[in-house]
Amino acid sequence: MALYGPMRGRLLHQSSSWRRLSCMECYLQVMVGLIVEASVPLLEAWESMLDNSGGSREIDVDDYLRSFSADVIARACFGSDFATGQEIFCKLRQLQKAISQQDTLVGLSGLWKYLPTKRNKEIGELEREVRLLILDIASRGSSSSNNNNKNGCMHTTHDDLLRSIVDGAHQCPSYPGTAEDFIVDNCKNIYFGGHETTAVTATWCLMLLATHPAWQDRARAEALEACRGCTSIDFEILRRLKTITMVIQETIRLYSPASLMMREALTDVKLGGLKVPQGTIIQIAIAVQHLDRDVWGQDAGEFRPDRFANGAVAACKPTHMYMPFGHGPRICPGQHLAMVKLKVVLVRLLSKFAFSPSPRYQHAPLFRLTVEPGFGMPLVVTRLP
Ligand code: HEM
Repeated sequence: MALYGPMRGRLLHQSSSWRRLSCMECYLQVMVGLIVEASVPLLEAWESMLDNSGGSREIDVDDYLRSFSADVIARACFGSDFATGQEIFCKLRQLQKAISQQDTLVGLSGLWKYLPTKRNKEIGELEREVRLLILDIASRGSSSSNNNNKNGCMHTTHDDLLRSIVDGAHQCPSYPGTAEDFIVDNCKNIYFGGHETTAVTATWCLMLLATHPAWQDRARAEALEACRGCTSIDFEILRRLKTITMVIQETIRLYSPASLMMREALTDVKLGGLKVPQGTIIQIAIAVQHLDRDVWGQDAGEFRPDRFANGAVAACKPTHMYMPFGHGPRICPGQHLAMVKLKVVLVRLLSKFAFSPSPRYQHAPLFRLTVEPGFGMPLVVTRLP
């Protein structure tokens, strides 16, 4: 399965369709509208639940944030609404769970995954179903709407990534698989890269704000101030959100959704004093770097967003030890979209609701390809006056 592997995901850097979106600001501006739109069902669902419970109740926020995140990615990348993409997301989620429960020997021996164990059969079946669904959407997905904006920059609202993938499948001769493999692998990468990562980050953000009320108040004050007098959220408003940006940066330091980064040694190399033979897969433990006291200080394990007051570069030494989005030429191509998505959802939620911890919450971060709360994230949500 493709997931941030050394050979995968080149598409977003290479394809001409992605370059067409290189007017990043225009693209993100379009995305802001789309994300705001996708947040409406989330807000309406919580408002109606609170209406029926006197304005305050416990909500499993992680489930709702996952749906919201899937909706954004489905709209942005697959040109369909969540209902159409729902089946793919649901099966990919099952696949993610099945893979994370796989025997650890799978990681040690390439052959283990071919044994006909119950788990391997389940994974094989899910892989097949997901493949058929993705190829079906890909064969239908050409209904994008193109607009020329006031800067003369063409951006598209739907299907861009899907069309990039389909175009890229025929322009990537070095890919070690068929054109269909290329499409399926890259769609999976987008799903895990674009959906789970931001959903768990938003979830951890709310948990940290619920347990640090002073930061919640500061973040809310900023959200309300930034949006005062505005009828809608735009990219310029998001750019000004300093406190909320620091909260997100600190959250992805403490709970890095992508906790491992992988590289393959293409030739024999020396890393420091260590000889690394060609073909070795190197795993870089981002989550461990992010909690290293030698890098961050004795309070490395604490939630202290103001360590990012002067930006991510000044927050630690050596500076490259902060790498939530990876590093180098394969750095996450969705990082700006992720930040926009997180800022929009935090502004929307903090402007309407207050969050406090639930007695039902059990703190158990669990590595399931991303780092997610092992027993969900119940929070007490209260409607603001
Ligand atoms: C908080 C949110 C996110 C985090 C923490 C995150 C983190 C990462 C990391 C660590 C990598 C590996 C980079 C490397 O190897 O140097 C990566 C790759 C990738 N991400 Fe993200 N990501 C996020 C959101 C997104 C979004 C929203 C998308 C797209 C919609 C996305 C798409 C991808 C893709 C396609 C790759 C593979 C790039 C390649 O191999 O060339 N990610 N991400």
